[in-house]
This record gives sequence, C-alpha cells and structure tokens, in this order.
Amino acid sequence: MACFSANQLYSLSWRFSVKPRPQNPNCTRSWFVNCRNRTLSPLSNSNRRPSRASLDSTCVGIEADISERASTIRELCEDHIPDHILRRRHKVEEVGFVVPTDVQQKALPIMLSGRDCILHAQTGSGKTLAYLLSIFAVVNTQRSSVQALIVVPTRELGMQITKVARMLAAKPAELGEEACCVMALLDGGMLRRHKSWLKVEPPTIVVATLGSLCQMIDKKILKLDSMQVLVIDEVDFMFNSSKQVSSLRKLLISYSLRNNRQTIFASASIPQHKRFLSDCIQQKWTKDDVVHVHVNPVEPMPSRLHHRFVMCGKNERHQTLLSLLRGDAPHSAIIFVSVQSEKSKKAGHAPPTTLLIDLLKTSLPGCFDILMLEEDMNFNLRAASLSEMRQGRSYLLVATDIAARGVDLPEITHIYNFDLPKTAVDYLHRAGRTGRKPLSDNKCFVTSIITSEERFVLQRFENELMFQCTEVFL
Ligand SMILES: Nc1ncnc2c1ncn2[C@@H]1O[C@H](COP(=O)(O)OP(=O)(O)OP(=O)(O)O)[C@@H](O)[C@H]1O
Repeated sequence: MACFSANQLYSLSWRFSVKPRPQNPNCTRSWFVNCRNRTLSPLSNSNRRPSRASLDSTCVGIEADISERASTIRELCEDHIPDHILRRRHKVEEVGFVVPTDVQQKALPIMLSGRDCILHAQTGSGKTLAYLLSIFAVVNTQRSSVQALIVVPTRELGMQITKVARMLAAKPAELGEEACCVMALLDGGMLRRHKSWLKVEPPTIVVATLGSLCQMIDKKILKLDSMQVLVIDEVDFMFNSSKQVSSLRKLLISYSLRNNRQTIFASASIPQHKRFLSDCIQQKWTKDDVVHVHVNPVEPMPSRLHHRFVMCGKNERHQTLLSLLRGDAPHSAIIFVSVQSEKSKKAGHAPPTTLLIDLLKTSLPGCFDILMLEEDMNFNLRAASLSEMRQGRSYLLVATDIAARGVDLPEITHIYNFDLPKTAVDYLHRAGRTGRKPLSDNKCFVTSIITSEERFVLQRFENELMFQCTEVFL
C-alpha cells in the first residue's frame, strides 16, 4: 500500500475518489491513500489543534475518477434520501437531474456522511442541488421545527433556491404524508405574514437573507435550536460584505452547537481558501474534520466559456455594444453595467442602466424584451424582471452586479461587460451567468468592451483566473 503526505496529495492532484471513513473527532488533518479501496483516511489521532501545514492537507483537490463515478444521482443518494425524491419518474429525474455533475459526484458522499463541507466549484456546476439533497437526507418532516437554514446574499438567489427546494420537497398526493415545508425569509418580503406562519407551524427548511433572518431571531420569532444543517451560499461574498459579516459570524457560532450541526459553505470563488479553511476550524464555524471539495482548481471557469474583448474609444462604447449585438444575435444576454456613483446621482444624471435601456429600445426595436435589474429598483419590479426572463422569450437584461451571483438563467448565451468589473472574482461570477448547463458543451460568449487603458486590467483578470481573451475587430 502506498503512503503519501497530505501536501504531496494536494499538489499532485491524484485521481482518486474521496470516501472518508466515519468521522474521528480527534484526528489531525493527515491522510493516506488506500489504493485498493480508493479511500482517503486519517493517519494518526491527536487532540492537538491542527497545525497550519496539516490544515492545508484538507484541501484535497482530487480530480473525480470518471471511471469509478456513480452513473446516476439516485445511485449516489439511494440509502439517504426519501424515496419520493429519487424514485423513477419523480422529482430529481423528472426535472432532468439524472447524471451527477462533478461536484455532486465528489461532494455528495462526503455530505451524506454528515461531514462539514466547503463546496468550491465552478459557476453553474450544480452546487445547489448537491447541498439540497444532503439537507433532505437529514430533515424529518414529522418534527415541527426549523431543521435546515440556507443563507443567501440576495432576494433573487433566495427565491430561486426556494423554488428548487419546494420542487424537490413536494410529495405526490397519494403518499398522503406531510410535505416538507420550505419558507423564504427574504429582504423585501411580507415579514408580518411570515411571523404568524412561524408561530403556528415552523417550516422544516428556511431560505433567508441575513437582514430578515436576524430580525426574526432578535424578536425571538424564529428559533434555530433544532437546526441540523446550516448552508451559507456565496460564502466569500457574505464574508466580504461589511454589513453582513458580524451577523454571519454570530450565526456560525450561536444558535446550535457546531458538533450537532452540519455546516456547508458554497461558492465558485473562495479566495485564499486555505486561510478560510483554517479560520473555519479555529473559529469553530465548522467541525475539525471539514472537507474542502475543490473541483477543477486549475480551471476556475467552465471551459465552454469563450472570452473576447473589443477595444474602442471612451465615447464609442454604446455603438460598439450595438454592433456586437447585431453581429452576435444572442438568444438572450446580460449586459453588465457599473453601479451609478453617488457623485453622479447627486449631479442629477440618469443612471447608466436607464441610459443604456433607452438606447437599446430605440436602436433594436422589437428584437428583444429589454429588462433591467439593479439595486435601486423596488423588490416588486425586480421580481417582475426575473419572472419575465423565465418566460423563455429572447431578452437582453441590463444589470449591475446584483445579477452576478448565483442567478440561474440557463438560456443566456452571451454576457457583455459594458463596464469592466472591479475584480477578477466579479469577472468570474458575471461570466458564470452563462454556460449554465453543466453537462453540455455548447459554447457561450463573454465579451468585454474596453478602452486601450483598460487592457492591462483585463490582462490581470486573465492571469488571475487562468483564461485567455481573444480580440474581436468590428
Ligand atoms: N445533475 C445535473 N444534471 C443536469 N443539470 C443540473 C444538474 N445539477 C444541476 N443542474 C442544473 O445546472 C444549473 C446550475 O446549477 P446551480 O445553480 O446549482 O449552479 P451553482 O454551482 O450553484 O452555480 P453558481 O456558483 O453560479 O451559483 C441549474 O440550471 C441546475 O438546474
């Protein structure tokens, strides 16, 4: 049997599947590979706090062994998930989730064994279904208490996840049992209605934004003592938000003991992930044997994305965008625009989103539905925009970065950065709003409109995210 140090394992990215043995609370983070059984197991026991070097070893960035992979999601989950979710012609399969994606393949065995997990995989790779399935493996609909909580950064993402969770939770009438109840507790919602609902009959699963969640907890309307699974989606974004971070830290260390709770973090980007992993353990946000499931570490964005740029003068951006749209004739696209600065607001200028929408409506009449999504819109208008997008017609969505995280619109074929994003991470999430069919090879396009001075910024993103942008000449 071959033995390797954990760091060797990480750097060499061995092609073995991760199948941890039952959890040992005293283990350090050293592992060996059992080649025959293809398992990773702890080498030694110790009560010591894990050292920095040993912490690195939990980053087992191991490639999925395709020859060994389970062929269906049902195979992966069979003994864990209620039958009505997996059985033939029902839920998971009926909606097209038959073959697991790489992240589901790797993470489900770990999460279904009850271990804490950091899901770190490309945009559109199916992280949502992975953590929802592990929630359904744990919750008991006979108990009247909140047993799983999913925390999200925006109302839009919350609504989307609630929809998938409800779809999975619904039981066929003939079973005659209580369906699992999923509540969306999102900023901009009718919190008064939720209060009475929470008092009368606590839901099993809550999907919440932090603002609304904290209100309900502070007023002692929502109790989380029975919480068994806590998911923080877009975790890097949540920790980056100065408004949210203290509530998030409090949530992670209060309300339920971490040893009785499974904690799952998800994102396509976790900058300094080794540091984050170390913080998770040191700050006691997770159990000590948390696993970092890092899929495709050398390719942070889906390979079916084709990255391009067009160089133009400062005042030629609008015309350049119109030429691109006429040439590409996208089915549906998002055009990302910067948020209006306070200075420009004070000067009474129209927001860049509105200016662009006016231009598109006059220059491309009747070609697309033209929609908008930005922070300053009220919640009803935001919801209306999203629901129009889901009607299946061709549309152009002019949006700020509010649409960059988590929003799943599979029909989007093109992304345009009318303004460059501020950081490489923002580029990754904007780009990730296309190419959202995880098992498809269809090419999708991400095009940045830049001035010559901005070329070096884009080059920096290319280096950081390891992709190549080709120049388009119009
Ligand atoms: N096993 C599967 N087979 C086919 N499609 C799937 C499967 N799992 C998920 N999907 C679909 O893939 C799309 C992307 O999934 P999801 O929204 O979970 O991505 P994500 O990994 O959370 O991305 P992001 O990081 O951008 O939030 C969704 O439309 C979802 O329905």
